[in-house]
Amino acid sequence: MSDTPSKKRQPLYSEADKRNMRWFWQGYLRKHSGKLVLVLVLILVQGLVYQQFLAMTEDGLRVIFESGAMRDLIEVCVVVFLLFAVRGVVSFLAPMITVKISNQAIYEMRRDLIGHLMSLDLAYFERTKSGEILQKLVTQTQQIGVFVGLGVAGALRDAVTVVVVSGYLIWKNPILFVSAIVVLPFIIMVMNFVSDRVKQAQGEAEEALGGYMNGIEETVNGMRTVKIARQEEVEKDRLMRGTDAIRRLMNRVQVTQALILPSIDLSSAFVYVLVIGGGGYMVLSPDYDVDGAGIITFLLGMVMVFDPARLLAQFFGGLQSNLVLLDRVRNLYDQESSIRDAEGAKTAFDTGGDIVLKNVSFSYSPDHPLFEGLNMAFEGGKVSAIVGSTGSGKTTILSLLSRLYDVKGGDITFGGTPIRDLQVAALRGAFSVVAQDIVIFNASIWDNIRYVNPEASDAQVWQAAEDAEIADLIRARGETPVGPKGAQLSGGQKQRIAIARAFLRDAPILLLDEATSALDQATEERIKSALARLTKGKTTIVVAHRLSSIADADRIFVLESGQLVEQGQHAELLAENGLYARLYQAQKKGYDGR
Ligand SMILES: Nc1ncnc2c1ncn2[C@@H]1O[C@H](COP(=O)(O)OP(=O)(O)OP(=O)(O)O)[C@@H](O)[C@H]1O
Repeated sequence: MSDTPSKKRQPLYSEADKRNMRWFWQGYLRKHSGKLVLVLVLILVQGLVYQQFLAMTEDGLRVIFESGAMRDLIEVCVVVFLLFAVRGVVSFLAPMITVKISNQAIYEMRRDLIGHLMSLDLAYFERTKSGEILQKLVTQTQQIGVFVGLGVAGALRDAVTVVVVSGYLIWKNPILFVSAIVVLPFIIMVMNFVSDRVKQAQGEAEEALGGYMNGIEETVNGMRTVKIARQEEVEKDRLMRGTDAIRRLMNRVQVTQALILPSIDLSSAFVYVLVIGGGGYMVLSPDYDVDGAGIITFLLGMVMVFDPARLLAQFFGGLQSNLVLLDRVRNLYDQESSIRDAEGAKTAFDTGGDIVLKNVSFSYSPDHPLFEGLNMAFEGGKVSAIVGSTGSGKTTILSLLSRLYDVKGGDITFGGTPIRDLQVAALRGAFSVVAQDIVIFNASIWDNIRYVNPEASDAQVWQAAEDAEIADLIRARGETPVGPKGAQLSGGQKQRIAIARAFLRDAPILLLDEATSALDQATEERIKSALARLTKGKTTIVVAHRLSSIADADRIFVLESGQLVEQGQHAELLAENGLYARLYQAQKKGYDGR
C-alpha cells in the first residue's frame, strides 16, 4: 500500500499489513507482554463467567421444570449475580490496562515519528503537504491508539466469549452446533467484500482529509491575501469541496462497515430457527437424550455467541480501516534522509578557513539544472557578497553551504575539508543565518531571540537585542506573544529579531540573505555599524539586492542564471563596466530619481 490509493483489489491481510502489524507489535506492544498476559487472563475469566452462567441457568431451569427446592433456585440466583459482579470488575480492569498500554504506545510512536521527521531533508518538507504530516502525527496515530486500547481489548473479550461458549455448546450438543455453523462461509464472504471496499475507501478518505487540512492551513496562513483579493467565497468553496469529498468517502467506509451487522443478524436468525426447529425435534424424538432445559440453554448460548460475534465483526470492519491508517503512519519511515553524517565524520574543522565551491553542479529537479561547474571561493574572515538578478541562485548557494541540500556534482570545502566529511550538526553549528524567510514563533520577542541559544544569559540576550535595535520593542511588549508566525509584527521588526538571533549566536560563519532589506534607511544605518562589529574576523557571506549595502565587501560575486559572470571589488567591477556596473547604475538612477 502507498499514500496513493490504488484501484486494485485489496487483500484481506497484505504483506504490508503483516509487516506493519509486526512493526507495531515489536516496537510498541511486546514490551508490555506481562501486562497483556494479565489482560488475557482477565478476559478468560470473563469468558468463563458466561460458560458458568449457562451451566447455572440450565441447573436453574431444571429446578423450575422439575419443581425442585426453592433453596436450590436461590443458590443459582446468588451465584449468577456473583458471576456477573466478577465480570463487571474484570470489564473495568481489562480496558484500564489496555488503554494505558495503547496510550503509552501512541506516545512512543509519536516520539519516534517526530524524531524521524526531524531527521528528514528539507526537500521532503518541500514536496509533502503539511496536512499529510499533521494527519500522521495527530489523527491517524490517535485513531490507532483508541482502536488498540479499546477495540482490541473488546475484541479479545468477544473472541474468548465466542470460543468458550461455543466450546461449551459443542460439548453439550455437537450435532446442533455443527449444523448451526453452516452460515460461516456466508459471513466470511461478506467480510471479504467489506475488507476490500473499506480499505479502498479509507485510503481515499485519508487522502482527501490530508488535502482538506492542507487547504485550511493555506487559507488561514494566506488570509491577508485572501481578504485583499476578496477570495473568501472561492476559498470557502474550495474547503467545502474538500469536506464534501470526505463526507462521501466516509459514508462509503461506514455504510460498507454497516453491512456487517445485518449479515450477522441474518445468519443468526437462520441459526435460531435451526436451533428451535432442530432442537425441538431432538426433544420430541425418543432417539436423542435432550430435554427442554438443554435446548433453551443452547439457544441462550447461541444468543451469547452471536452477540460478541456481531461486535467481533464490527471490530473486523474497524481493523481494515486501522490497517490503512497504520500503513500511512508507518510509511513515514520509507522516507530516508540523504543528508547524513558519513562514517568517521569530523566534529571540528577550520571554521575560519576559506570556503570553496569546486565545479559544483546542482538542480532542484533533474530537468532544470541550476548550477553546472560553478567555482567560487569565499575568503576566510572576510566579507563576500553575492549579487545578481532574482532567481539566479544566490539563496541556493547559502543552502548548499549549510548542507540543506547536497551538491549533485563537484565539492564544497571548508578550510580544505570536504563538506561531506563534516558532521552535519558541527557544520550547521558554525553558522549564524539571517534568512529571507524568517521563522518567528508565537512567543515573546525575548523567547524568539533566545531560541537560537537557549544557554545564553539574560545580559547576552539584552545585548543582542540592543545591537539589533529591538530592545525598545521588547520593553514595550513584555511577555506578549507575537502571534502565529509573528503576525503581530512588521516585516522590519521580524528582520530585527533575526538579526538579534545572529548576534546572540555569534557563530564563526555568518550568512546574511537580504538581512536588512525590510529596514528603513535610518535603522539600517544604525544596525550596519553593529553588524560591522559582528562580522569582524568572521567569514561573512551577504546576499543583497541593494548594491549600495555591499559596496564595501571584500569580494563581490555576480551571478546570472546560475553562472558566475563577474567577481571582484566594487571599484573593479564598476571599472569592468559589465553586469554589476549596469545593475549599480540602474539602482543609482532609481534612487536618485533620474
Ligand atoms: N525549494 C526549491 N525547489 C525547487 N526549485 C527551487 C527551490 N528554491 C528555489 N528554486 C528555484 O531555483 C532557482 C534559484 O532560486 P534562488 O532562491 O537560489 O534564487 P535567488 O537568486 O536567491 O533569488 P531571489 O533574489 O529572488 O531571492 C529559482 O529558479 C527558483 O525557482
